[in-house]
This record gives sequence, C-alpha cells and structure tokens, in this order.
Amino acid sequence: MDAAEDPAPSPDAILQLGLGFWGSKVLLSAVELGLHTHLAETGPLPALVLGTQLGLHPRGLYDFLDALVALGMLRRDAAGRYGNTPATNAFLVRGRPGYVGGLLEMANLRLYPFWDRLTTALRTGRPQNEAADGRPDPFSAIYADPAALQAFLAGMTGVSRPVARAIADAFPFADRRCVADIGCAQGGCLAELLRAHPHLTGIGFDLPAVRPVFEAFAAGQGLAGRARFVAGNFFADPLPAADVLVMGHVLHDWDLDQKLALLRKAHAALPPGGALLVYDAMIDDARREHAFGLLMSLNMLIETPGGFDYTGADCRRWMAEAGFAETRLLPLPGSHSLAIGIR
Ligand SMILES: C[S@@+](CC[C@H](N)C(=O)[O-])C[C@H]1O[C@@H](n2cnc3c(N)ncnc32)[C@H](O)[C@@H]1O
Repeated sequence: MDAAEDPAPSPDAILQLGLGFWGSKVLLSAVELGLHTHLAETGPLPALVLGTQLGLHPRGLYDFLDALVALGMLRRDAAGRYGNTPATNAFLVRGRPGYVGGLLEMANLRLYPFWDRLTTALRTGRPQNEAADGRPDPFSAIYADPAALQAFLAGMTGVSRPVARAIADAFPFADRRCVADIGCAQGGCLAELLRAHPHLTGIGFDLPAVRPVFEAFAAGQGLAGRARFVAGNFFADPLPAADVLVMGHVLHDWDLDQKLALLRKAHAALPPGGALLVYDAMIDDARREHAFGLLMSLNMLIETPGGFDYTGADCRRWMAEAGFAETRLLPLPGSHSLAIGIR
C-alpha cells in the first residue's frame, strides 16, 4: 500500500529522511576525528578517556558516542566502555585493506558542504563544487590541491574495492592477459583484479597528476612489478593496448556525447573478442527503486558540468551503438552493476 492509500499516514518516514543529515554528519565527524582507528589501537575505552584522547569537550561527548551506538556505528559494553563493532573494525580503521573511510573523508571535506547548494544546482543546472567558478574540467579543480587529490583518490579505492572483488569473481579472466583500468585513480580496482588473478598484468591509465599516488599505492600492495601507470587524457590520447579495459565510475562523470566518445574509443582500442567492463551505481531500468543510483546522479549534477548516472539498459544500448557485438549486465555489491561489452 503506498502512502496515498494509507488510512492513517504517519510523518515519521518524512521526518526521518528530512533530518537524515544529522546521523550522516555524526558518522562523518567520527571519521574526521579518527575515532574508529583510535579505538582499534587502544581497545574499548570509557567516554571521558576517549574524549580526552580525541580532544573532545565533555558537553557533547556522551550524546555523540551514544548516538553512534544507537546508529550501529559503535558498541558500548556493560562497563560503559566504547569500542568498534565488527563492521567498523573492518571498514573504518585507517590502513586496513577494507577501509572505506577515504570516501567518507572526501564526503565530509567536499560533498557535505557542496550538497548545501543542491537547490542552486537544480535551478541552474551548474556544478556547485570547486568548479563553480566555471572551470570546465571538474578534476583540474580537485587536482590543484594535493590534500583534495589524495582524499579523492583514496576515497575512490574505498568504494571500488568491494566492487572489484566481485568483478574478479564474476568475469572469466582465465583466458585474458592484460587489464587496463581507464581512469584508475589510486589503482584500488586494478589491485584487486591482479591479486585475484596472478597471471594478469595491469595498466593504470589516468591523468599525469595521479602517477605518484598510483605508484606508491601499487608498491604498497606488492604489485609494482605487475602494474604500471600510463599517463594520459582519455579524450585526447590513445588508450593503452590490453585485452580487457575497465571503466569504473568514469562514464557517469561525462555528458552523453562524451560517454559515447569514450565507449567508441574503448571499442577501437580493443582486439576482436576483447572486453570492456563498465561499472557504476547504475539506476534500475524503470527509474523507480534504486535511490542510491539516482542520488549519485544528483551528485554528478553538483560535481560535473554534464555528468549523470544511467540505467543498465542505457549502458548496453550505448555499447551496442559504439560497435560492441555482445553486451550483458551483472549485478554487483554496493548497489553497483557491471556492463560487459565484447568487441
Ligand atoms: C570517479 S574517478 C573513478 C576512479 C576509479 N575508476 C574507481 O572506480 O574507483 C574518475 C577517474 O577518471 C580520471 N580522469 C578524469 N578525467 C580524465 C581524463 N581526461 N583522462 C584520464 N583520466 C581521467 C580521474 O583522474 C579519476 O581517477
């Protein structure tokens, strides 16, 4: 029964959604403070000890920590000590392989203030991030600030790693030799594919500013000998030769003509039988259910001049238009989908 048919509608869901930013910001501040990383080092602590160690005023301390308990982001034991949950221990402790806090750090630093201007973006159709001064390429704005660059690239690893693990299982890599990740960021996806398939070699292709971050990450993952970086602009330069190309969270950054140009370029760069793997938080074909994909698309409104997210059916149609002989779609974890195009 939808809300219109409900004889006694309640405002609860409306208020919960409208004030949803309260809970979101509590978690983002916890990540900013390194709360979960600290607790992984110390073990469970009483509130006042934890507050002193993190430099927090006692006034909001118990509400902050207990709100995190109520939101499932901390545990409090019978002695009143606060500690990590199994999930925050796995995914919010900096330096651990599952760390997704990079994305949340970037969300706290950049997206949280920019989303304050959503209404302006809806009225103007213009980005509301660092590029609001009219710079055409959103990445040049982020990449001008080394801290923003590092936070952005590490943030992408946080989102893409679990997705990449699923792609490593879902796609038959056994008869492929080389994977090139186009717009690879730090290389989080490539690292997962190479780790899962030791016979593969990898190429990370991205803008020149990304090279040192990619190379340091690959070395840290023990992949320096198997993954090399190729610097380039995917609109202007040739794509590297490989039998599998990956474009993750790339197409949604660009307008339709640019999306089609990238798909045509990928098709031209692949050998016959070569595969293009596209992953994004794709929207359900009826555009009714997958709120995350639709919100991601609004994030692209705020972040880019022409970017938007799309349905799996859109992606397969564009792949076919670009010349791919065979296309299929697979669901992935984290509200993502994988579109596969075979040349
Ligand atoms: C949203 S991130 C996606 C990163 C990664 N594929 C993932 O899914 O985690 C988009 C990437 O495209 C890269 N990029 C943007 N414009 C580019 C261009 N013109 N040529 C090459 N790479 C570009 C950015 O530097 C960034 O690493």
